[in-house]
Amino acid sequence: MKLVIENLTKTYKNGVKAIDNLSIEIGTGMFGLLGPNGAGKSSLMRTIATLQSPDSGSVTFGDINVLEDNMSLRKVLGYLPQSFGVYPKMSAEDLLDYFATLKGIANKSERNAIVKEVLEITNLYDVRKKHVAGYSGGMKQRFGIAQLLLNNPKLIIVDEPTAGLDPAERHRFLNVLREVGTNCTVIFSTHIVEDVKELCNEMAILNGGRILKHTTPQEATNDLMGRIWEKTIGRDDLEENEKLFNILSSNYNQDNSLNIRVHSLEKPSDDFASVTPQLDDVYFIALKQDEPVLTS
Ligand SMILES: Nc1ncnc2c1ncn2[C@@H]1O[C@H](COP(=O)(O)OP(=O)(O)OP(=O)(O)O)[C@@H](O)[C@H]1O
Repeated sequence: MKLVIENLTKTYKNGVKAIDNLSIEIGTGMFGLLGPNGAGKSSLMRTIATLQSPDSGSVTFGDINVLEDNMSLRKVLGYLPQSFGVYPKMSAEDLLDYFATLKGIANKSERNAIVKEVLEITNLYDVRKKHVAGYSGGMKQRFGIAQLLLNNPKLIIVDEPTAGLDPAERHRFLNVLREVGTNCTVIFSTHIVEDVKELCNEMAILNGGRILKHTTPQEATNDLMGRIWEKTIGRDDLEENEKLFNILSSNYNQDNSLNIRVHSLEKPSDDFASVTPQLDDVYFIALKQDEPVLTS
């Protein structure tokens, strides 16, 4: 089912316009919403999840008018907020059984079956008897996915789920999400470019409440072929190079020299070498082009 957002705007009481006349269509599969802190990712997700109302605009999911019919959307929605709050001292199994009851699954054997299924999908079956309060960060996030799967959602929204996870836990989490996302619409927000690269078939870069780019990771990097250049400079030469070239990123080498990556249609100077574009380059270019142009 397709999620269609048209001319959505949200201004908070303090005057911050967190979503600015945003329009986008999102189809089935894993959709990555990439943007820096404060870009408006959570605001957009909370609005789609019917937890807050926008000033104007429309949101539809299939034939559901999301803003006018919150309840119909909630029946097919699985939402994992940025922080899930405090967990009681209950085992994962008991807590999921409780959530399943709240979600209206009255029949005990039906509940047992779905609880077992979501524990298996999220690789928590072996630790189902342990208290969720004692779970590691990654296990808690996977538990968050388990709870949202209880009502077999068609639209899944997860808000920065990998923030703070160690690399092994992050991989485990992404694998679970990949499996879950095969036959529904998953919107996944992150400020980690690598998450999107590993997981998503489609993506958007968000900043200032606006979509800067809507693309696929493959297409975005292909478009930059022959336009990303690298050279090594001394660490004291960065400022001078910044004046000459459109530097996207710089990384220290072990000998304290710097590799700079530059975006240019042509070879910037003889000492640059052409390199394979990465998704980071796409992200930095989009954000750079969004910077206000200073005139003096
Ligand atoms: N409840 C609120 N009241 C007032 N301003 C808010 C509120 N929530 C968010 N904002 C502001 O709206 C803008 C967008 O915030 P939002 O949390 O949606 O961004 P984000 O991309 O999710 O960022 P982060 O990665 O930091 O969570 C920011 O300037 C933020 O300070």
